[in-house]
Amino acid sequence: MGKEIILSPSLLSVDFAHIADGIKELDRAEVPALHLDVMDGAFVPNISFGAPVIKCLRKETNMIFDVHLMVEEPVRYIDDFKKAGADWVTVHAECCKHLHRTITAIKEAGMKAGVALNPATPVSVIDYVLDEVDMVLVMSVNPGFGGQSFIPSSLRKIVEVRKLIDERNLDVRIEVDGGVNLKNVGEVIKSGADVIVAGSAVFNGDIYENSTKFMEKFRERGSDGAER
Ligand SMILES: O=C(CO)[C@@H](O)[C@H](O)COP(=O)(O)O
Ligand SMILES: [Co+2]
Repeated sequence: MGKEIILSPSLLSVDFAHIADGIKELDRAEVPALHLDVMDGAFVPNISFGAPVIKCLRKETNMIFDVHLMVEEPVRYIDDFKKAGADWVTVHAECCKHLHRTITAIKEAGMKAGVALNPATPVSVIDYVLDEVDMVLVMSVNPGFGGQSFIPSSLRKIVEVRKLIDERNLDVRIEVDGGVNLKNVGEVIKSGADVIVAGSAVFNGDIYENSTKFMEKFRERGSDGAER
């Protein structure tokens, strides 16, 4: 029996003039996690928000704070995100000169550590750190923006990561991020993902209704053969 599937809506697609209202809707729907995309304008073309904003949001909800750092050399900011209230911190393998050291620093700070892979990055890059991480984030779009289309080859990558995790009998989650919607989420779960990020698919429209539909789909997953 697989793990419970977690919905982690990406706040990047919220109406930033009404962030607290958006978070209230997610809480009302009992969404377990909130995906927070931190972008530095260097690794990715976009600039979003950082630890000071996350610290303010921490007062609004008890949801798991799932922080996705799209930042060069993120090891410089681990303590800032810990102090801001992050629970999970995911760094890009492409951003770390010393990936193992960065993962160790996240765990020593008392947070769960994730490693993210861009669509063009092979799974082999994480071979020697897989035993150290709590989560692998498979990017299913090129990072930087919400609202992009899911890249189909990501499914093959999810299957590959799942195989490695299961072969080694590891307790590692697979998060999938980018272009996930109610139509393709079944396939994403079937491939082996157990943390689902959805930005535009949750925040474009009725936030409560959209997130509830995702979570209902997760509960039904046994009936479509997607349960692992
Ligand atoms: O990390 C990123 C983009 O870089 C994501 O978290 C997106 O913000 C997800 O948004 P959708 O693709 O679901 O609209
Ligand atoms: Co993200």
